[in-house]
Amino acid sequence: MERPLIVALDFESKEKVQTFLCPFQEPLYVKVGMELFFGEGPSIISYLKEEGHRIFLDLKLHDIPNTVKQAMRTLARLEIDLVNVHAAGGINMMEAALEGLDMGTSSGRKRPNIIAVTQLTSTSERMLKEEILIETPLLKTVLHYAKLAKESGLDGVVCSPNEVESIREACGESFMTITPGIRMQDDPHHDQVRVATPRLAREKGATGIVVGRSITKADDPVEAYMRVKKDWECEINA
Ligand SMILES: O=c1ccn([C@@H]2O[C@H](COP(=O)(O)O)[C@@H](O)[C@H]2O)c(=O)[nH]1
Repeated sequence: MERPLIVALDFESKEKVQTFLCPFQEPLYVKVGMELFFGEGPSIISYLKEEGHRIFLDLKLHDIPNTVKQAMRTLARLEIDLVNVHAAGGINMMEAALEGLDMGTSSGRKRPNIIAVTQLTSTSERMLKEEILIETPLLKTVLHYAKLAKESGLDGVVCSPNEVESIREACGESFMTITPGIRMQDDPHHDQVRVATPRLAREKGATGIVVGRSITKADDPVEAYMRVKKDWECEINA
């Protein structure tokens, strides 16, 4: 199975993306989130594809089923590799998302993988209980959402590395676990709560990692990327 290191292009403009990507010698697997997509629109996807990059479009759709279905039908035309929704939208919404993607994927073209966000990696046990008023332990909610995503026919989930082992046990090894909240040992955590190193994510069996600021805000982004990559590929290198 492919185990991508996905770089979160959390920039406000195409110009800043170009400045960041320029020193890299090869195409990357990149993540386009709300900041960049809302700032630049769909043309940023065409640009990144022309440059040879693979794309995770991280818009985390969460709305009534019909709205999500029609939005996915439109997004499918962008020929991205990976897209997502919030599992909290429920089974009907996730099934509708999948249906929309199938509708929008014209014949002969592979539909993008679709995964569901379980609990954001910035969410803590305390937040869940005191702010969102969910009494169920966080891990239990993550596992429940992962099972709903699987039941809905989705390809996997977004979760923290700490939850990967339980999800693999419950949903099988081919069910994708894409993990943000990745930090090298001494990196600041910023707003992330459920964090782990690339190495730990690999040891837990994560399918892929998403890394933003540890690379994009580094003095030398290429060097930071290579350090993360080496740590992530630790088992391969051992
Ligand atoms: O639960 C989630 C879901 C998505 N993200 C996204 O991943 C990156 C992480 O960026 P860092 O700078 O490495 O913290 C960011 O684009 C988030 O929107 C997440 O962090 N957690």
